[in-house]
Amino acid sequence: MSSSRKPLIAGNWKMNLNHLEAIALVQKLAFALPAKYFEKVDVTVIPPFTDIRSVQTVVDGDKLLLTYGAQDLSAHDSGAYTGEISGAFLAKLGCTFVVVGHSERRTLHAETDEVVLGKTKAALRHGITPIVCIGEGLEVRESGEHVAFNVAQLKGSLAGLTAEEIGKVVIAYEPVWAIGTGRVASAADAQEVCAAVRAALAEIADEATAASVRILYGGSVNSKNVGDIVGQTDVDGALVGGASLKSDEFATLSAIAAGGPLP
Ligand SMILES: O=C(CO)COP(=O)(O)O
Repeated sequence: MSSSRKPLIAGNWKMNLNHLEAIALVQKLAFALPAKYFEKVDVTVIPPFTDIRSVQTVVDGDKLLLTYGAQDLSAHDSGAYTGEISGAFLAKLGCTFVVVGHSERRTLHAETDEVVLGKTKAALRHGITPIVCIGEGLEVRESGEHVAFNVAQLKGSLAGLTAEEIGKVVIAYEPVWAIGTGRVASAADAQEVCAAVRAALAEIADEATAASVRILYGGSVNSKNVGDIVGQTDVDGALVGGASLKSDEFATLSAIAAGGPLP
């Protein structure tokens, strides 16, 4: 983490919690996290689509300092795309972020870098910050090719974007072998790839842009390991799955990223 970049803790709920459970969790989370921490950390929740309107109502109604986003969006803005969700709809609902290219979508829905790029552009068109995910599988990690793999995935997912556009994205490095497995990458492993990502951003954009982009780590992050991970120079926060489904755990983890304990 560098002092020039505010850490971001994003809770990706995946396909968990209905809209009523979402309201309860957001209220508990906001209650647990003192307002002063939001000066030091951005905290966002990423619920399923069907929860977003309810989350918006709570956040707006109670003037909460946390933000929210979506887990995916269409590369298209409108039209005959049954089942897809437009970035325009997400913008209308006040989404700050949208996750793009999560490994579960790359794997289960065969999303290529080209598809991810289309979605990243759609998010930018609608003024939503894309959290562009990259990450290697176990075989790549064991072959020692993980840095090259992630840099290639990054370049493919951002191909042709201007430096200004790149300055508006968040990158999330999530090694697939660490997702939901309890097998967290070491802080040094996270730093190695995040530093390489930043160097690649400098190459495809410029140094100043690369220095400003937030790069998150994701994969079995919890309140016990988050301090070490966000303590790394090039790691600016975390994309959290399982540990974001419990308000106490997620509040504790967010407070640690802000540099302090819960009261
Ligand atoms: O995929 C993740 C967040 O997007 C990580 O999930 P876990 O924190 O459950 O490993």
